[in-house]
Amino acid sequence: MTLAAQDVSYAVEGRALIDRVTLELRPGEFLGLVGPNGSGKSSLLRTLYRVLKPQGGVVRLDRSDLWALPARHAAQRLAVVAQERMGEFDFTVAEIVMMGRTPHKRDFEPETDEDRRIVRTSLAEVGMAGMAERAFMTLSGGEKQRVLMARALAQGTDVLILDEPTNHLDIRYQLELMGLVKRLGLTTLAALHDLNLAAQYCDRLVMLEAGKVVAAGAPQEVLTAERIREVYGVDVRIGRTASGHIGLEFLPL
Ligand SMILES: Nc1ncnc2c1ncn2[C@@H]1O[C@H](COP(=O)(O)OP(=O)(O)OP(=O)(O)O)[C@@H](O)[C@H]1O
Repeated sequence: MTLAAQDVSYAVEGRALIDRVTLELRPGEFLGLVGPNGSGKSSLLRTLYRVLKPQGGVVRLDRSDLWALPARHAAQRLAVVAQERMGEFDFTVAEIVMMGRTPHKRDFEPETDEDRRIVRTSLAEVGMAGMAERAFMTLSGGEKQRVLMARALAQGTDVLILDEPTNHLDIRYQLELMGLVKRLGLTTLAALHDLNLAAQYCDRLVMLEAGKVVAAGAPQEVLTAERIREVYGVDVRIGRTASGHIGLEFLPL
């Protein structure tokens, strides 16, 4: 076990956004969180990266209660690429990625050659090596997304949480990012909208509907035509791709 939610609930004004969700990330797996708009994916992820404190249940990082750990300890183990942006940053790309090193440093400890090397390799991993001195504010949405991924990599954690990481990315960078996550072999939980991409890259999927887990398992177990009709209200034909994954063809409404 690495990161796990057990019976996690969160409600606003009596309405459950997350309703007794239990899931467990196995070491080294790429777990995809799917579900329609408003099903609670981001809310659940927020309880797992310490933004939304669960009102019920517990989140564990290994054996510890994640919410009882000092923030710095949690950040040494768990990195996030979130949907929420802290406004626009007036920093260079390299400065943003260097922020990923903060949990590993004492207050005001200067950056080292090793930190700079990690920043360079993290930027290279996401295809942004030539952009280190650019102002973050001037980047496109997809470039920003890749820089935030580089910051998460620079954090050097063994657990990654990604909220719609392929948002803003063109098809090439969607494939690169999913391939990178797979190649790194970190324990990763990602909220994903593209069910074909999820089926192609994820080891397992968890599907949410109205804050509840309605299915969990291998992509072909979770993504059945019947369930997609029930949960998304969409008809789909499911076949096999040449590479052996399931492929979904959605039918017009
Ligand atoms: N702070 C809040 N107060 C009230 N309702 C909220 C709050 N945060 C989220 N919600 C509601 O909770 C539900 C779940 O939202 P959430 O963003 O977690 O879903 P999601 O599955 O990530 O959706 P999407 O796919 O559209 O990003 C939505 O109906 C949303 O409007």
